[in-house]
Amino acid sequence: MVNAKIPRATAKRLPIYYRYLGILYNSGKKRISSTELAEAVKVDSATIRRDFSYFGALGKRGYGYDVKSLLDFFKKTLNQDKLTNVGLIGVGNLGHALLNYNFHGSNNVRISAAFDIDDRITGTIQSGVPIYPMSEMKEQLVQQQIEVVILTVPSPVAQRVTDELVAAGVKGILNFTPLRVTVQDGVRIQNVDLTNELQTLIYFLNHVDQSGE
Ligand SMILES: NC(=O)c1ccc[n+]([C@@H]2O[C@H](COP(=O)([O-])OP(=O)(O)OC[C@H]3O[C@@H](n4cnc5c(N)ncnc54)[C@H](O)[C@@H]3O)[C@@H](O)[C@H]2O)c1
Repeated sequence: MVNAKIPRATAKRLPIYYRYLGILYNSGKKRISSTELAEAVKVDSATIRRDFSYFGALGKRGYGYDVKSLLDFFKKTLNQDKLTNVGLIGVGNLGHALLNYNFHGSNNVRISAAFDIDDRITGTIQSGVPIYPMSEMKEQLVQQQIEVVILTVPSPVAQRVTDELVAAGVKGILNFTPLRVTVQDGVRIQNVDLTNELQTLIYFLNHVDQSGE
């Protein structure tokens, strides 16, 4: 059984392992050592062993990891074996780009409904996804059993919209707005901040260990 309390850093690496294991499996590879896996995914092998240890003993000493059972295990853990419908709130510049992308590299998540207040786009279909007015949001989220949404509204309305989402039963929000929204316990927020990511990258470039480490 999966321990619900895995560290966030570990949780973030699971999709990386999963993707690579899928490639290995498709190429017919049956087993892999943590050292080989480490080289491929650029995570050191001690970290991999520690990450995997949160899920119990998945590997055997001297044998490595069985690719198929590891892949099946991660598939279940990451809910890759079922399709999750996701909502998108705010179909502006960023929202349009995400709709257009619609996670086509994945067959288990897709945006199935989008919402906006702008009546020039509500009632239309963009990139194959219907755009509903906000007045229909709750009804649609419930009907389509959507518990995860992507938030791409202007930041001044982000908290208000978040409150509406929580009231409609949403359990997870991928927040692209710069506002750090607050929610009650039991609702999870994942912030995506491109400025932050870029600044982190620049920081690392400027602090490269000159010894080449
Ligand atoms: N995280 C990032 O890296 C990143 C990058 C770009 C933009 N952003 C943020 O994403 C958000 C969207 O940016 P954008 O450039 O697409 O803005 P935009 O103005 O082009 O689009 C915003 C959309 O939200 C809609 N909207 C406004 N109020 C609403 C409400 N109450 N309910 C539902 N829809 C509403 C608007 O009609 C519009 O279609 C902003 O908060 C912006 O700061 C984040």
